[in-house]
Amino acid sequence: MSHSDPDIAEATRTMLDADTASASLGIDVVKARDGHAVARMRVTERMVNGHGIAHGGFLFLLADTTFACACNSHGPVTVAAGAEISFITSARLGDELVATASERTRYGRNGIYDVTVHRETPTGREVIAEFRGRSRTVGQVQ
Ligand SMILES: CC(C)(COP(=O)(O)OP(=O)(O)OC[C@H]1O[C@@H](n2cnc3c(N)ncnc32)[C@H](O)[C@@H]1OP(=O)(O)O)[C@@H](O)C(=O)NCCC(=O)NCCSC(=O)Cc1ccccc1
Repeated sequence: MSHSDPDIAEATRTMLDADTASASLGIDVVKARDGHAVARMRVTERMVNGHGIAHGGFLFLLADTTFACACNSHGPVTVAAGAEISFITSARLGDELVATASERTRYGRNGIYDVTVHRETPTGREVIAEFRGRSRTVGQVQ
């Protein structure tokens, strides 16, 4: 259901309300405005692979969703044209992950966004993954 939230741009809210993929993983978007976004996800049992660590595909999805929220916060429909990820250290069952997306640049219909996934530890932030996404706006540009 759609609801007004000053921290989440309307276009991003509309996209998220229809995003069953992200919702099914319990991804919680807490901020998405002006090309930046923050989302959280807890590593659950079904995200754990055969080595007892979080499957990289789920970490990618968290970063990808946060990227989507950032690049769609401007309004026009924007999709991912490409992305890459570096898995820095393993995430584990029960970890509360936070993804932070920052817009690096936009040129024409293209954009570049960096996303850092981290968890909080008693000694500070620990980086889990670094993601870079390339966006392409396919909706009408104002
Ligand atoms: C769009 C482009 C990247 C470039 O295509 P080019 O042809 O070089 O450039 P051009 O700018 O002319 O684009 C025209 C083309 O754009 C398409 N289109 C138009 N309207 C819409 C629409 N409303 N919705 C969707 N597509 C639309 C249509 O095909 C049209 O071609 P047509 O005119 O029909 O012949 C293409 O390669 C593509 O769709 N790749 C797959 C993208 C993909 O699946 N990504 C992964 C999923 S995203 C994700 O999971 C997370 C995420 C979400 C959001 C953000 C970040 C992360």
